Amino acid sequence: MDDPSRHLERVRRDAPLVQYITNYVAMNVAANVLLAAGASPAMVHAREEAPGFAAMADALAINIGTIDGRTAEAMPLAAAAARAAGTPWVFDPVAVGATAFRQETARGLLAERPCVIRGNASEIRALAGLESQGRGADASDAVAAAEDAARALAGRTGAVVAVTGPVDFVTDGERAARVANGHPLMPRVTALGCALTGLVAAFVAGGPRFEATLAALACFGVAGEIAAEGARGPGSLQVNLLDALHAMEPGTLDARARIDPA
Ligand SMILES: Nc1ncnc2c1ncn2[C@@H]1O[C@H](COP(=O)(O)OP(=O)(O)OP(=O)(O)O)[C@@H](O)[C@H]1O
Ligand SMILES: Cc1ncsc1CCO
Ligand SMILES: [Mg+2]
Repeated sequence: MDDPSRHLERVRRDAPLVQYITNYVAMNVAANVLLAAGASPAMVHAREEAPGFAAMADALAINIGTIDGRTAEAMPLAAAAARAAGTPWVFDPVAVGATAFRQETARGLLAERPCVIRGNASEIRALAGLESQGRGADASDAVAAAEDAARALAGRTGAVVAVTGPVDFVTDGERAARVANGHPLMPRVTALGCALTGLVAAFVAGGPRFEATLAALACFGVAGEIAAEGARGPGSLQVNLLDALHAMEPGTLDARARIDPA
């Protein structure tokens, strides 16, 4: 594994344009996380323009957190346009196990070959077709219980699959690694996982996807740790996280990143 800071420095140098079709809860925090990391966010989701935008963006992310009839139509069109244009795209299958509508939407999106899938353990289990304890957007399964599902999903779809939680697990179907960064306050703030999905898109815009995904997870986790040092609770954690990402020194990231082969 190369130094995660190399990937962060590439994002800061290139300021990739990241189109993120995401949920209403995540829109603001995800855009701010992208800006703090040095990327350029664009929350463009209308059916009339999302596919055209995806063809010229540096990366696309799609998140089904608050899908409705219109966005469920726009998402596969944007994903198909990204695929045709060679724009890497990242999928966040929020609460995919909850309803048939989410499962059907996710099936259509997987057919458009995401380059990375990022979800919590319950979502990755459900997407792989296993029974999942998850009922909403929060994880109820342990990351370890989703590792086989992640490997199977990566093998079946060709995507890098990232399962996040206390220790994240990432696999491309052959290689696998764990990222032991982050803080228990992070899941107490809504949509930080969604924001991380956007960050993964920024990192894979110009880099090899397995390594870039690991770097994005480590960078976000280390920022969360630094943020928690001065936080009084979830509210100040979210504010501090933006500041920590913005101020992240390459040397600090490389020294604190805990990425190990699995
Ligand atoms: N208990 C924990 N300890 C340390 N870090 C954690 C913990 N739980 C989650 N994280 C970190 O929080 C970030 C978000 O991951 P999480 O798995 O909570 O996403 P999520 O469930 O999709 O969130 P959401 O749907 O609310 O956006 C990741 O960087 C992850 O490593
Ligand atoms: C709370 C919530 N509900 C739908 S999406 C979302 C953000 C976390 O996934
Ligand atoms: Mg999520």
